[in-house]
Amino acid sequence: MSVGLHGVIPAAGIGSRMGGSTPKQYLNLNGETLLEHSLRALLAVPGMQSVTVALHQADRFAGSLALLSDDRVNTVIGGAERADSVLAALHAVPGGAGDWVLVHDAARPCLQQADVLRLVEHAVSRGEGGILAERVCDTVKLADSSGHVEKTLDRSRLWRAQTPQMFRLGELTQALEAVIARNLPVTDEASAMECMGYAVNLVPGSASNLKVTLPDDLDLAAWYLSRAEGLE
Ligand SMILES: Nc1ccn([C@@H]2O[C@H](COP(=O)(O)OP(=O)(O)OP(=O)(O)O)[C@@H](O)[C@H]2O)c(=O)n1
Ligand SMILES: C[C@](O)(CO)[C@H](O)COP(=O)(O)O
Repeated sequence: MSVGLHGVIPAAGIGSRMGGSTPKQYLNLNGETLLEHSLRALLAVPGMQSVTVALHQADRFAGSLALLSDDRVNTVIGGAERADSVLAALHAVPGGAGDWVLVHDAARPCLQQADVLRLVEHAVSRGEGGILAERVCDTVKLADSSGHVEKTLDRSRLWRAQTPQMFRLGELTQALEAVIARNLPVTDEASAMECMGYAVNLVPGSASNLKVTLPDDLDLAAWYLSRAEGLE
């Protein structure tokens, strides 16, 4: 790859929806933590020069993860919101403004290399950022304030955003700085890029690239990981 390729992993959350005393990124799935699975997936991408991991300021688990000592990995302290953590990591990425950065949730441990490579090829060939995403298969309803259906949305145009989300380092950094400065609530990097008027490509991802959010997600993620290991 002629320009640099870097990773960012937001791993500074507390996993409140998961519950329990251990932040979900440190829960064990098939012998490794969610964070290790996600980090290993990014480090395996050809041409990946660095991965910057945002950790909670009170994190007491990272010191036990040998993979964080990989010479391409550095860590920063994250922030109150995901966007703050991603921005803190972006400021520490050892790359130039024109380099590409892939932001991937620590909470998505089942990322497949074929999906990442599809995203990288798509972005580099078009020179435009993009995200892995999955078409919506269910019928989606927009609720009103009383919990009734306000509208049924046209699902043919609906996608569920995943990660990695891949953009130019300089453009993403400036976009996140702008939305945070304006107190605009963004839940992914693409939202910030959209606010700045950038085109964001939707690249088909796999259903297995789920975000582990609730307790029931753990068994499904473990099954996906076992299936992927069985295919290797
Ligand atoms: N201030 C935050 C909040 C979240 N994250 C990270 O962003 C990813 C996706 O966020 P989410 O699934 O919401 O994780 P949590 O915020 O930990 O979960 P919850 O909302 O249930 O507390 C996770 O890897 C999480 O560690 C982060 O780095 N910094
Ligand atoms: C980035 C993301 O995974 C795309 O679906 C999602 O927005 C993260 O949301 P969370 O509330 O921080 O888990």
